[in-house]
Amino acid sequence: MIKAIITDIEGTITRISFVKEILFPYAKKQLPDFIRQNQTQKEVAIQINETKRIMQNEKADLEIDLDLEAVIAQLLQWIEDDQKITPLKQLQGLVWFEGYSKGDFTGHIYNDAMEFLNQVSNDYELYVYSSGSVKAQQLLFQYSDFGDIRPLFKDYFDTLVGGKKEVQSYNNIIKQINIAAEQVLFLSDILQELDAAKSAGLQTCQLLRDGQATSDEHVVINDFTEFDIEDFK
Ligand SMILES: CSCCC(=O)C(=O)COP(=O)(O)O
Ligand SMILES: [Mg+2]
Repeated sequence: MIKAIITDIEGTITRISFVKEILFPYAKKQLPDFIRQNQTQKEVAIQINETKRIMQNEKADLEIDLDLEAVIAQLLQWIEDDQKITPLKQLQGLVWFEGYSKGDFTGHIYNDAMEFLNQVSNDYELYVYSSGSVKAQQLLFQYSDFGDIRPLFKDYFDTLVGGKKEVQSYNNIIKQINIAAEQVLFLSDILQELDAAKSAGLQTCQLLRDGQATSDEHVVINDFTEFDIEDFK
């Protein structure tokens, strides 16, 4: 019997184009000056150092110039390539705060997803697991199209527990929420994330909103109007 539901954000409850056409371009535009101006702030300095560490590991055999502008160039390239790399995701969360709080945009939530979240939050513990940082997740929910929906969620997880395509990440979440894996349902649009969750023993449901790759290993729905809790053991 399902006791908890963990939802992905982009492609599952939020439109992919909101992330790719609004959030990412905003971060791309604002990130360089944000980093230059806040490089000594603790939260920012940690992510700059982490970016340098990854750059050094990736290019161990090359002499690379790791000044601040090289770090910024790397972060912009990661945005371009939609890399889910922790220091980038943490910095994006800090940058998006300004856009949300100034009212430049609100967090997109599908109507059917909003109805679903309202319904299931009465009967199940609701969690979030996204590649967006916990800060970015909470901003999207605080400034959502439906107002502040943060109270619906019990807790939030990001790539600090591990990447979403890795089985160990789901083991880590299960350990933290202290509910048996088979009693937890994971929702996502991405097949490899669902495969990893299933390998960790979670039940799975794929949202096929944008023609993603799919398989018959998971329950598949086009939107939450097709969701039926009876489909899960
Ligand atoms: C939730 S913050 C914006 C989305 C984002 O940066 C991202 O990488 C979304 O990935 P997801 O794991 O939610 O598909
Ligand atoms: Mg997704």
